[in-house]
Amino acid sequence: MLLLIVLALSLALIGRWLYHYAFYWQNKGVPILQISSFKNSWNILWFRIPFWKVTENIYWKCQEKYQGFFMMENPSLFVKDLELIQRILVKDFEYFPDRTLGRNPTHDHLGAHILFLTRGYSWKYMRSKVTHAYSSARINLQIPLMEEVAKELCQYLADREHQMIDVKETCAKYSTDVITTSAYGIRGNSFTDQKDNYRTVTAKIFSADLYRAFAFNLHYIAPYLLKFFGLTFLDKSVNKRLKVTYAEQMDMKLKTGTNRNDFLDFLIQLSKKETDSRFNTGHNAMISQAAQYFLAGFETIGSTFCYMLYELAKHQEHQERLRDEITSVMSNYDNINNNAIKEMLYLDMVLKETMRLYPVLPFLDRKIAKDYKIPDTNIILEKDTNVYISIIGMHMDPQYFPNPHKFDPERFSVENKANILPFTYLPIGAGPRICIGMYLLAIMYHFILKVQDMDLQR
Ligand code: HEM
Repeated sequence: MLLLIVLALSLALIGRWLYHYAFYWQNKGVPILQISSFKNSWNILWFRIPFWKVTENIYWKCQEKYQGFFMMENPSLFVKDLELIQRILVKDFEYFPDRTLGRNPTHDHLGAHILFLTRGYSWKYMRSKVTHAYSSARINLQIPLMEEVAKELCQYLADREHQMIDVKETCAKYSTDVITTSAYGIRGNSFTDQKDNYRTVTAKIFSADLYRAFAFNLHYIAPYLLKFFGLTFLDKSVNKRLKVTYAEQMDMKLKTGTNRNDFLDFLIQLSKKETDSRFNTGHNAMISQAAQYFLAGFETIGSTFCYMLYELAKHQEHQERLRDEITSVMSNYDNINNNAIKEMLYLDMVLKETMRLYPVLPFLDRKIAKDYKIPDTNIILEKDTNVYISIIGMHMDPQYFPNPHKFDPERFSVENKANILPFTYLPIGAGPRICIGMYLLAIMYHFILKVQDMDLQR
């Protein structure tokens, strides 16, 4: 008898669960997106299909303004409507303040405080504290540091004249060293053969081995399992190395009073003014902010550059026009500076077009913080629903960018860019959670000046 009751109860529970999944969106009047969320989640989890491909595919499957599906057990909404996108990212931000990624504070002290992952008040507090470190005024102070790395790059290229070089790896070495000096005030030594150079660290950050794929993607797909598996956002050896680097450099700076205008110097100044205990120099939150700077800066700059050089190598006409512009602007200046960069309009167009074709993040995601009624409808999106916006989908949509696969910097000329519809071009996101490192992109300009004398060939 007891067995029968247990069986009946189990069947009832399973039935309720299936009903919930099958009719959740239908009951709300939201069209359903017919994708196998389990198959997609499984493929993403093991890096079988890259995230960008999945989000581009879903973009083309979605035929309505928005459609509902499940990401594992989470109700999720895929949004294409530009008006709603604007509301989610900017106007109604208070309902959509966080990303969907989870954290594992029990096992991952460093990852848990990274700005990209933090939520609610912690995010607001931390973002307001560190924003100035990413401002153009502070980044400009770092130009001499970047100059040193640029010299090493030039020497590296000069030593390999007329040889084939691996551009991807060269860009990664360059961005690693720029970001190491800019974050921690030390040399990354990636252009040398030194065993412990910082390229060995950055190589591990986004390595595609199965374990890392699983750990990284679980933050998106099933964050509640992170604690169970003891997983961290970054590779554990990377966490360790960044903690040691932080401790050694902080110690040295506090003892000697050295100031190189790097990110750690900013943190020291901040902690002197700060009475809040969350900002004392040994705290995990501080270590994480430095790690965040290092991690976010290296991959974004390195990969965007690599793609830009690839497109320039394929399109000699753009390459020549860019080289002419740089030579002409620099004939009026002794050194690279912000004014010179502002005059390089074509360089700006080339970069923008590169970020359209190859956005670093292929999608934006937000988690709903409190029930939200979609304006002019009766649809209520419940707290904790996931929302996804495909950046790559919109960038590749011919209704927004005609002939989308063509590399065409003219799309961003002064006359043409006015025709780009708001919220169709989102390489750095939008709203209060927009990329904080925009001014660091100036580093990129610096780099291209150094490669202007090279003839890029495919
Ligand atoms: C080509 C260069 C870059 C691109 C395309 C890029 C793109 C993005 C995107 C799409 C987001 C999400 C925005 C959103 O959710 O609305 C983001 C966030 C972020 N980026 Fe970047 N990024 C770049 C460079 C950098 C650099 C150089 C840094 C710092 C060193 C940086 C630090 C961050 C941080 C901390 C966030 C999280 C901000 C927050 O949640 O408050 N990024 N970035």
